[in-house]
Amino acid sequence: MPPTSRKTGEHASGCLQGGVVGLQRSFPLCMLLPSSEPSVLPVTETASVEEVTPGEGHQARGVSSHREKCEPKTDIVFLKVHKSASSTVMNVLFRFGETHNLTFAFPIGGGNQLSYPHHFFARFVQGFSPRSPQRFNILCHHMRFLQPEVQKVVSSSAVYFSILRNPVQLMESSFTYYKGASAFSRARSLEEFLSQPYHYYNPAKSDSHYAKNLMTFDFGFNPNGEASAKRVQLMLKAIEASFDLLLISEYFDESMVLLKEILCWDLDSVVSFPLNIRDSSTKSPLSDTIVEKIKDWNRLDWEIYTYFNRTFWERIDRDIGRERMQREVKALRERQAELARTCLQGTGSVAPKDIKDSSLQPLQHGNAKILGYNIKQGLDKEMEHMCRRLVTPELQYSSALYKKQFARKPHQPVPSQRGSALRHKLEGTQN
Ligand SMILES: Nc1ncnc2c1ncn2[C@@H]1O[C@H](COP(=O)(O)OS(=O)(=O)O)[C@@H](OP(=O)(O)O)[C@H]1O
Repeated sequence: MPPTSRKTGEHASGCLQGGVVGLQRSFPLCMLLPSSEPSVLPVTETASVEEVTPGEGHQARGVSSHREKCEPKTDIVFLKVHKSASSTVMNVLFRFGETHNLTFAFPIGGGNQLSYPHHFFARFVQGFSPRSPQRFNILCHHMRFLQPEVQKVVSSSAVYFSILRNPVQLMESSFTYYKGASAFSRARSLEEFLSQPYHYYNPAKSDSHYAKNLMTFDFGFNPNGEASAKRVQLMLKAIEASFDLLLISEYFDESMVLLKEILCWDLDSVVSFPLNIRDSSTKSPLSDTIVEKIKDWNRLDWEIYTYFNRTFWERIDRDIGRERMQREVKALRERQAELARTCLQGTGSVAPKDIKDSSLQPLQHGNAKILGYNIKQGLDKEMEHMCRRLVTPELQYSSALYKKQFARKPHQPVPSQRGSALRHKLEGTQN
């Protein structure tokens, strides 16, 4: 069943309500219908894809398959699963949040992770207080998911989504990026690790999750649990109960089209350049035998991935259709190519040593060589800002947004055109 299977009953309003195993929140999900929550963004008449011209406009507009009114969603939880293109998705959320003056649930002190690898607690969020709980628009930093705590910092109508990656490529990426982790540091290669994993892997170590079922771990489950049919079913149902949408990094562009559909955003809001990508010199080819060993070793991740890969396409068939999806993906790619021509020096990503602006230097980690971008010289101010944001690595962007959100500006009036709910949230965080 698709990720929306928790929609087990239909309301008089036409909304479908959830209710399955492990359900931690229960509210109608009418994602393409107007929300009852006040919003900063205007209710927009949605357009068909034929009206989405590549290169058109930079404002958020609702674009949906249905000629219905839909309101851009501004309350979002993104589970940033490791090594799954999550930094690229985070950049999309950062840009949308910045453009629309939304608040982020930042890690305390402006760190980069919400006390990962511990399960998430609301108290890890800067500005959260149990005595005067406040809600943030977007929660998207690395965390180990725990929904009852997440619910304390976001609106009950928040859209929950995440992104998954084939565990084979994910582990190959993780092995290189987390080469310093205890399980990997003594193994000369992934082959060597997989030849006798328990020689290297000790589940009791605090960083062992990087080496086995990393997605399962990030979703909050035990990565060392037995992969029995019953356990797998419970896990899949629990994920379905909590998440509105599971994206697939192998189909990144299709994922972005689906995302903007669910969030009622326009195409320009989901454009991106791939971030946190490795130079091919630090990628290892994998033999068929190794591929099978990785699948076996990460059985729980494999079950999650194969299940939600299937439901991803079922969702596309149900909500968008393959033909429209193809047209939208084409439009998205054209827009991204146009942005690359406008923004970037050269044709794309460059090695870290060739990045001229040090503020655009991505974090280098483990044995991975992480690529970055150079922006064209001579762009006008507005364009330069837009291009810079597209290629600003996660740590620098997060830190800039944190400073903005928590800047002491006692005399700065909150713009009157913002919705009152949003104004309240912003006032609460600017302390
Ligand atoms: N748009 C797009 N499409 C497909 N794949 C993409 C995309 N953007 C980033 N990537 C790949 O995602 C890997 C980095 O994942 P994360 O950003 O989640 O890593 S991290 O956990 O935040 O460090 C990293 O994988 P590896 O290169 O294999 O390491 C990136 O290449």
